[in-house]
Amino acid sequence: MAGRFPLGSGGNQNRVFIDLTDETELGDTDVPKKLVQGQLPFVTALAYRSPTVPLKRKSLDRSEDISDSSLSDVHNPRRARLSHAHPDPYTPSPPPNRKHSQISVVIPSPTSKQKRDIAIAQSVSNVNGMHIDIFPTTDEEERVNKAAYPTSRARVNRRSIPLSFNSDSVLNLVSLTETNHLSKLRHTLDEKLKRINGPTVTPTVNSPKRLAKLADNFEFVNSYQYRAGVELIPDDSDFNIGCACTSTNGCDRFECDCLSKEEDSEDRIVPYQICENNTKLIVATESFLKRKAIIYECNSRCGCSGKRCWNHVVQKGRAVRLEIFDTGSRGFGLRSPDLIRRGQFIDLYLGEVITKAEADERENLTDGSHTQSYLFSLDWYVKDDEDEEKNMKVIDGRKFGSATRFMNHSCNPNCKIVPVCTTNHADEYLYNLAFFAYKDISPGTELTFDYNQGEENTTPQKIDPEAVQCLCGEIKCRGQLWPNKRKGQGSKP
Ligand SMILES: C[S@@+](CC[C@H](N)C(=O)[O-])C[C@H]1O[C@@H](n2cnc3c(N)ncnc32)[C@H](O)[C@@H]1O
Repeated sequence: MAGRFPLGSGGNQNRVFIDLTDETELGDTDVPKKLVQGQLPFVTALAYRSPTVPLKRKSLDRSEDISDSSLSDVHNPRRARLSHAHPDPYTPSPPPNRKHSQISVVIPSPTSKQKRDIAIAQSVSNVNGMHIDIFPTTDEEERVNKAAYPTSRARVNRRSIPLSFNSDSVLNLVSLTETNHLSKLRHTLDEKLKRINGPTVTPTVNSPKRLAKLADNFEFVNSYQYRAGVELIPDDSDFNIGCACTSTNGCDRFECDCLSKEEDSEDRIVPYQICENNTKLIVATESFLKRKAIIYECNSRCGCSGKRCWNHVVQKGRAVRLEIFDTGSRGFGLRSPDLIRRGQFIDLYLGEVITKAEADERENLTDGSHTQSYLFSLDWYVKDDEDEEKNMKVIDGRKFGSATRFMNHSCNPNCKIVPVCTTNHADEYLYNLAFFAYKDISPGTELTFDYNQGEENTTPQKIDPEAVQCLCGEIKCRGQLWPNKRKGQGSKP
């Protein structure tokens, strides 16, 4: 390394000064800049020492006193420097007119101990984890440290000098501040996660950038967040009905009025059963998971009591622990450290409840680019009719939501989203989006669902070149996330 002062300017014509001393202010020469940018090995910094150390002057070309103007170069912010500890491999050849050239070197006088230390420093090729002992120290420096001498005039705040090395080092101040920042982000995130009802939701995210995304830009919520323009039918509306079952007997599993009827008969659709492998667990039946139906759970208007009624599953809340993790190419993903049984309720998809118009506006703000989308339309009862669509509500999980907001798509998913009405049966345009396990899911397996539920076995005729490419990795992968020109998922299975 070496800083070179350009020759041929003013009184310093054809004279090069190489300063091995001093600790001038940051950024005033080439050398500190290189240091800051980490282009120089650390041993180079050994040359920058306190000007309080006595100096010895040497002229290499011929014995000559250094003129006052030359001496003043010691405090010239653009003066040259060279480290004797690490000669510059790029030092150019001497200029053609050598006769008038002179090179003066201003060096501190190294003690024999320093010489030994410098020799050791030169032999250190890997600076990471370098031990403090290899810094040359002198009695003078020690006295300065003890304030026996006045400190240097130009006070340098060493803490503000961002020394950086090519990899992590015990001496790396930048990584220390980063660590500090990271622990703050983790704390923010932990506080947010603590507010979630039910078993723990933990993040396993190491990348600072991704951690910041999670901690800063997202709020976990435990219920829908209603936004302007969304009209709700009150719970006590006459249209809100309950079943005639009694709390003494509990709900009749086949006769309960809350259950939907088959299309072509008076038979009720039975959504739940006791789990074969765990009698304490009520799960969605296998046949129900294969069909396209909505679940009406019993509510406050029902004659049965919540405690004895088997038709209270989703409204009891999440019973499995969840983990948000980094999938790499697909962003965050979701998994559980628990075994999840087929048909088991996992969690709700939550977010802001907005009108269709608002959802369109929000989607337009993304410039139509197929970036990440968190919009979910409650279009179960909505026919393809403009008036009907006006009533439609959309759940936006971008800024507010539950952990299921991190569930990725798979063309061969292990979860299914089911519309479930838990409280108000009267409002056709408002219900829950509940995730159920399609199959037994072993702990640690990524939880996925089909973003185009209902189109599971289809192959797109033409893959939209602008669509988000599907990276699920399944053999029968359909290649893209959204059907052409449609990004907000609907809940119509
Ligand atoms: C509801 S979010 C899922 C969570 C998301 N990975 C995150 O980091 O926030 C949907 C977005 O995740 C990404 N994604 C989900 N499944 C994917 C897949 N199979 N292939 C590629 N990207 C996927 C897409 O960017 C999509 O818009």
